[in-house]
Amino acid sequence: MALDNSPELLIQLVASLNEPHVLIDQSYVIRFANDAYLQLHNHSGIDSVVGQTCYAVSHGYSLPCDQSGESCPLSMSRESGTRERVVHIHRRAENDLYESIDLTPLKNKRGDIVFFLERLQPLQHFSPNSQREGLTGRSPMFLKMLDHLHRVAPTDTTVLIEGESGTGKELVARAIHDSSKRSLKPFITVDCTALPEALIESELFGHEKGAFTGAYALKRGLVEEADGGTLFLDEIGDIPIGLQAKLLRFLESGTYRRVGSNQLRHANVRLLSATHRPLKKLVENGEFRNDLYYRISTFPLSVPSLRERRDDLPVLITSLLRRIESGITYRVSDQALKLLNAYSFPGNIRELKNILERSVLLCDGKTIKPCHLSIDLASVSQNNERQVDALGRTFKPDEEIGVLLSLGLTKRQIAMKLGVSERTVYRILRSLQ
Ligand SMILES: Nc1ncnc2c1ncn2[C@@H]1O[C@H](COP(=O)(O)OP(=O)(O)OP(=O)(O)O)[C@@H](O)[C@H]1O
Repeated sequence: MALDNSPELLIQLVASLNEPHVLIDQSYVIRFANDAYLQLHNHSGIDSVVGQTCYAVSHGYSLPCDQSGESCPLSMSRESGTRERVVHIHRRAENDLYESIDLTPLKNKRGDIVFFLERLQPLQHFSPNSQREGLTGRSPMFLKMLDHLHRVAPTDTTVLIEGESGTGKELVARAIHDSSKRSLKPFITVDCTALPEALIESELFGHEKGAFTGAYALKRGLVEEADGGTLFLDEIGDIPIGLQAKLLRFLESGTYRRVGSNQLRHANVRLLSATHRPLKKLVENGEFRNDLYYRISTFPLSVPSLRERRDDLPVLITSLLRRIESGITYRVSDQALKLLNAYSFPGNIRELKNILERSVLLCDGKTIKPCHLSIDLASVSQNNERQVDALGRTFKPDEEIGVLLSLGLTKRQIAMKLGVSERTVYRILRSLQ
């Protein structure tokens, strides 16, 4: 039976699937949704969905996603003629949901696309709503990262998580483990920062009693503790070159020796590693082994800086404020949000968290205002490409004053913020006229 004339068989097939599926036509109109889909999205019945466009039902948009500032798997698939996958945030009555969309074009005998079959998979462990723990965000960069995370998590592939300090690399590693088939097994973190070679070796692989002075008892290594689960090497770029060969051998063969023992042992771990240093550069400088680099970076996952996901500031602020146990529900004033928006955040989300923690201590009411934010004004700019920390420049006081004035601060408040007298602020302003 030709697909274009009769989707009945197709509908029967979709109805029989256990996972949430919808059938969409060329004009974005939902032609069928199965029970799993209706249940997941709390739709009262099929009539509330069929005949409507996918972008209206999932997002409340009046135009397709790619005309509403998001990626649209349907137009991507129409263009490529193949299956497409993306992560979207879908609207639900009580709370929104991250969903991985897997869209397959269905073609007729002539090879023309007639329908699109969309499979939706809710991402467990994450929520786009401001929540008390875990990863959160709504920006396109963040959703792309989540899509990559979701693809690699169920496999045993080694992942190299790259990103500036404080971007959430450890949370990403944890999320990969939690979303993997090893989630019920241990997740062991090893912080490789500035530890001497002998110490990391005995931490990783353990030691026998008497192996070295001070080794009073046998010690099991972290690879042994991670057996069956995930080993996360944080700041892998700091692993001393001498130990890199042993690590590589372990990754290739799954075998290792405790310090002071000849016995070959075996551990089955999935390796995740993170770095804020450019590992490729370290390889070029001879500080990191080339072969180890390729072994650990099968799947590089880049975590965006806060500057690259400024749209996420509101949801991150609400989320981080909820994590501060104060018993008070704080809000951030529009002016304070503007100031935060103009800041470069060299320390990323960790710095945002610290700023908010301090602001809560300084704030006597429930509204966080610019005067409660202790941030480095030299790094504040409305033009994000001109940040001190990224480019090593400092801003002139007149530029800073301009920014602060536009944020609604009085001249007195500006003087206090900049640590200059009010007269100086007036003098600079006069010189600008
Ligand atoms: N997407 C996010 N949503 C909410 N909180 C986040 C997010 N990303 C990071 N955080 C918070 O920011 C802080 C820093 O995160 P984390 O330690 O994972 O960063 P990191 O990149 O591993 O830092 P470093 O490179 O210094 O080790 C943590 O308190 C974490 O809870």
